[in-house]
Amino acid sequence: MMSWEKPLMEAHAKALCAGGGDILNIGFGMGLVDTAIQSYQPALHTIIEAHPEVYKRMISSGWAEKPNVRIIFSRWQDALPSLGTYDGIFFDTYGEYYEDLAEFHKWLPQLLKPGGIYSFFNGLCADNAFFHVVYCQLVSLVLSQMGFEVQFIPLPIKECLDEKVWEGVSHKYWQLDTYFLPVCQKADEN
Ligand SMILES: C[S@@+](CC[C@H](N)C(=O)[O-])C[C@H]1O[C@@H](n2cnc3c(N)ncnc32)[C@H](O)[C@@H]1O
Repeated sequence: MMSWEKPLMEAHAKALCAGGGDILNIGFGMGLVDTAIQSYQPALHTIIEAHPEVYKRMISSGWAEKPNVRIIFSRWQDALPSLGTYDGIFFDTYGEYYEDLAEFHKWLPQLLKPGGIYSFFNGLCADNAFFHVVYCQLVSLVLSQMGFEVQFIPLPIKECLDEKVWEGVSHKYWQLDTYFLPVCQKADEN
């Protein structure tokens, strides 16, 4: 997670927290999205994080003491049986693969409340514009077939990404000028 991603995380949090309620975030990382989620004062803010060092940092920086925060120190795959239902869900376990994201999507219908919003960090093939579009379409198709209304909101990011950002970074994992922020809404039952 790099600093240019902070405004993207804030945009994700805004989309997720639009309806208030209970929010689930998977993957704490630098806590950028969680910090933004907290600014919307969700009723309950559940965070799943698997890495011991990241978990240690969450504890030492006081996340466990926040009254509306519940931390689950676990891989999301193992935490699934202990989860409830949520008004907003964010998934960002960058480092895992598309297959993991696709596996998580199978659980969404039981994790998301009717009318709830799901989003994920959209780094799908972000080093190749052609394959990025293909993957976005694939995800859109799969989630639409599950009854979600899927939108990708274009956010221009070219200006945040001059060459200096990548100095000392071995793999320039982002090559696109636009970030397509996924907003997936589960149909309301009414
Ligand atoms: C890119 S970071 C998330 C960044 C975060 N969105 C932010 O705003 O700072 C990915 C995080 O997911 C965690 N993670 C990776 N695989 C996981 C898994 N299977 N279950 C839970 N957490 C996982 C990593 O330890 C890491 O902290």
